[in-house]
Amino acid sequence: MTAADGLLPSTARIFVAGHRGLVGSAVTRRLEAEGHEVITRTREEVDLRDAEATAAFLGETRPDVVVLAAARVGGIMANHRYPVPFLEDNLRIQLSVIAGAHAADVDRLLFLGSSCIYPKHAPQPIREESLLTGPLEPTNEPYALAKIAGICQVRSYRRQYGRRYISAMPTNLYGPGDNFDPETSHVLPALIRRFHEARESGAPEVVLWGSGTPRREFLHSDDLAAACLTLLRSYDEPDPINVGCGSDLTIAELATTVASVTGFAGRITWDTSRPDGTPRKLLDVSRLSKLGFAPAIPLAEGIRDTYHGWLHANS
Ligand SMILES: NC(=O)C1=CN([C@@H]2O[C@H](COP(=O)(O)OP(=O)(O)OC[C@H]3O[C@@H](n4cnc5c(N)ncnc54)[C@H](OP(=O)(O)O)[C@@H]3O)[C@@H](O)[C@H]2O)C=CC1
Ligand SMILES: C[C@H]1O[C@H](OP(=O)(O)OP(=O)(O)OC[C@H]2O[C@@H](n3cnc4c(=O)[nH]c(N)nc43)[C@H](O)[C@@H]2O)[C@@H](O)[C@@H](O)C1=O
Repeated sequence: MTAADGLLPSTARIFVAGHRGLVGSAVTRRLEAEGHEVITRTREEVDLRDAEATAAFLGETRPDVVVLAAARVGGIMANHRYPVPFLEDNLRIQLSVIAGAHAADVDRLLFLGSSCIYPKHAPQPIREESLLTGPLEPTNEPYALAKIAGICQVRSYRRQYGRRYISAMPTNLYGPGDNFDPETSHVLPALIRRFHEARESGAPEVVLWGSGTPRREFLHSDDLAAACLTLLRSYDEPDPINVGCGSDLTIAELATTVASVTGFAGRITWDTSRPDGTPRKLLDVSRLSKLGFAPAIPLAEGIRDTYHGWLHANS
């Protein structure tokens, strides 16, 4: 693939790292629906923390494009309890995949970071320029620092080798196939499960974490996948670009919506011994909007879809 082919030719062979995950599976579905050849490997086939195995695989398969959606990912408590793998696995995966892609002459790569790279008290909505302007949220600092290193790696390959590698910073994501483990998941799947199980067992109360006052923005994984396609086709700058929907709500408001979707009519109480995390992280998405992307899935509809997908998977 050369510069003359444009940023994403229809014939491009694309390696999606992390294709069994929430994001990787949505990106794979979208690429395949648009006729692209997608290359995948399970973690058992190639452990992406292993630089030698990753370089050998990329050297043999020689994809045209890499989407890096493999990472150690989890909610607030997983990040808080397991800082070592959240730092080290992510650094190792990024080093293996980005350096391995360059060595295999891959000229186009999309690295997925996260909105938690921004300072805890960044001005809202958060613009890309806020990166490295203040202290991070302590519950996920190791994960955030690994992601910031990934942004730096992408910029460095661009500067030193002219690679057309880019970084996208998604907001909080959700969708079918998410992690629903009550201790390690993100808030949205956790709430779906807690409310569903309470309704099923007839429990009068559901206890949620923190104060309920933090605000979060949620984007469905299918919308993120569509945004990834927009970026692969039209974005080629060293700066990371935000991916979000442009509006947020409190965790208490989210809880009311999830309770209604799952049919839980009991009491909601708050365990304030659990951390709140960042008070707010609404992304400024004007750069992405200028590229023509707008999300299509309203939150209540996305929650219903995710809930029914989970029920179906567990029936
Ligand atoms: N979920 C969210 O709310 C957000 C996610 N992101 C970013 O999006 C990306 C994808 O996240 P998400 O899909 O939610 O995460 P998931 O946990 O759902 O998926 C991660 C994927 O990475 C794979 N993986 C992890 N470690 C390795 C390894 N050592 N070797 C090979 N594969 C590995 C997993 O494989 P296996 O299936 O075998 O476990 C899985 O397929 C990440 O970079 C994350 O930081 C950004 C913002 C928010
Ligand atoms: C995507 C993003 O995800 C993480 O950051 P986070 O947004 O703080 O994560 P979260 O989804 O787990 O929580 C959001 C809010 O919700 C509250 N909350 C209530 N009740 C439950 C509950 O039952 N489970 C969870 N997980 N949270 C709950 C919780 O206390 C918090 O106030 C990082 O991994 C970070 O690195 C990252 O990138």
